[in-house]
Amino acid sequence: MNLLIVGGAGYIGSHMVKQLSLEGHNVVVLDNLTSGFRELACYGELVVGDLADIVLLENLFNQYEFDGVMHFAACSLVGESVQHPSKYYRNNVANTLNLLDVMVRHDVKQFIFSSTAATFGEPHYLPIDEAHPQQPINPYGMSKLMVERILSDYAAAYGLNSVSLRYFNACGGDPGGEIGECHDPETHLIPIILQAASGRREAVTVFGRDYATEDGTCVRDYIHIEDLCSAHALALKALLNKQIIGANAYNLGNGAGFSVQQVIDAVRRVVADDGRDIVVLEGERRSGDPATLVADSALVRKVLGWYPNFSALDTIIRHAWAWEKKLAKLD
Ligand SMILES: NC(=O)c1ccc[n+]([C@@H]2O[C@H](COP(=O)([O-])OP(=O)(O)OC[C@H]3O[C@@H](n4cnc5c(N)ncnc54)[C@H](O)[C@@H]3O)[C@@H](O)[C@H]2O)c1
Ligand SMILES: O=c1ccn([C@@H]2O[C@H](COP(=O)(O)OP(=O)(O)O[C@H]3O[C@H](CO)[C@H](O)[C@H](O)[C@H]3O)[C@@H](O)[C@H]2O)c(=O)[nH]1
Repeated sequence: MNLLIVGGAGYIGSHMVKQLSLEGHNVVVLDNLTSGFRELACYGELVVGDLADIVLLENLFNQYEFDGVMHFAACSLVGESVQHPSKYYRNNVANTLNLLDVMVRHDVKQFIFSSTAATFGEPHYLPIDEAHPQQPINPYGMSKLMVERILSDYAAAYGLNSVSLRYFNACGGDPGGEIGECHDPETHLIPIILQAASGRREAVTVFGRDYATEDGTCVRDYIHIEDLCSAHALALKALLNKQIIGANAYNLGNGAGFSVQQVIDAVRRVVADDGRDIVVLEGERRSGDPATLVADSALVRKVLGWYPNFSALDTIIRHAWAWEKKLAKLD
């Protein structure tokens, strides 16, 4: 198949591109490299360009007969979205519209979208299933919810079939160690703790120990990037063989919650032989952090037959550690 992967030089997109390329698909990556890296785009054909460039999009769709599109490109820093909502609505909504409209014009009908747990806002109950109210509390979450709504309207009006996957906490890296998580600045917990273990960072700060959780630190649902990517592959297959049509949205997590302290303890276990002592500092709560976010992924399991192969936290961390050692040149 000919597939367009937008944002394929980023963390999640690059793992998807590798998985699809190894399965034998012909993959074109469109990425403006604002938060992605040329080095991560080591599979497929990389086109450096921006979703804002409609002429470029038209040319790409004229050049290739795409069977489907996966859209990972976005700005995704929650705090920044509160400071600069314009940037978020422009890139995450307006630029996505450019892509959807060119797809409609070229009659490409299969679309997979990176949505987020942030579309739910503060949880009303746990675990969070698809029936949970979607009330985002920041422009990042709202921008993703707006695209979900647009996809419903595009399904009804233009027959565009889509799957929005609402990721909880994506983490881990390629089990082969070739690629892994890279963000600058890095804000995610696991790579930050690992950087403290490799010496690329002095310490990790725990953002609050006074939450209503067992040990007082926030609980999250950490899903291995390979499992996340396999859900995309299944979703694409289901769209292509018309097993599902219209606009669909599924929550995607491991279904188990781990606290910040449990993650730190797990990293200490994994790096015991070759990491430094991890210095842990105590900090204030980070604004907008719910105490607990855990997904109910029963629907995606039922509809797509998806199941996680790498659900153990230590495995997730082992793969991320292999990548961090590479970045820190410890190997
Ligand atoms: N990482 C997570 O835990 C997580 C959780 C929920 C949802 N998501 C969503 O998943 C997607 C991928 O996340 P990630 O962590 O891989 O992010 P990332 O920043 O590593 O990747 C995004 C990629 O999109 C590219 N990009 C951004 N705007 C573009 C544009 N206008 N034109 C072309 N390319 C553009 C960037 O250069 C980058 O390579 C995002 O949409 C994000 O909102 C991520
Ligand atoms: O240095 C750090 C970094 C994080 N944390 C804590 O660790 C947990 C996980 O934080 P991350 O930043 O790794 O992940 P989030 O749960 O905040 O964010 C994830 O979920 C969001 C939805 O709520 C968005 O989708 C976002 O893109 C995705 O990474 C949070 O409780 C956070 O407070 C720390 O204590 N110290």
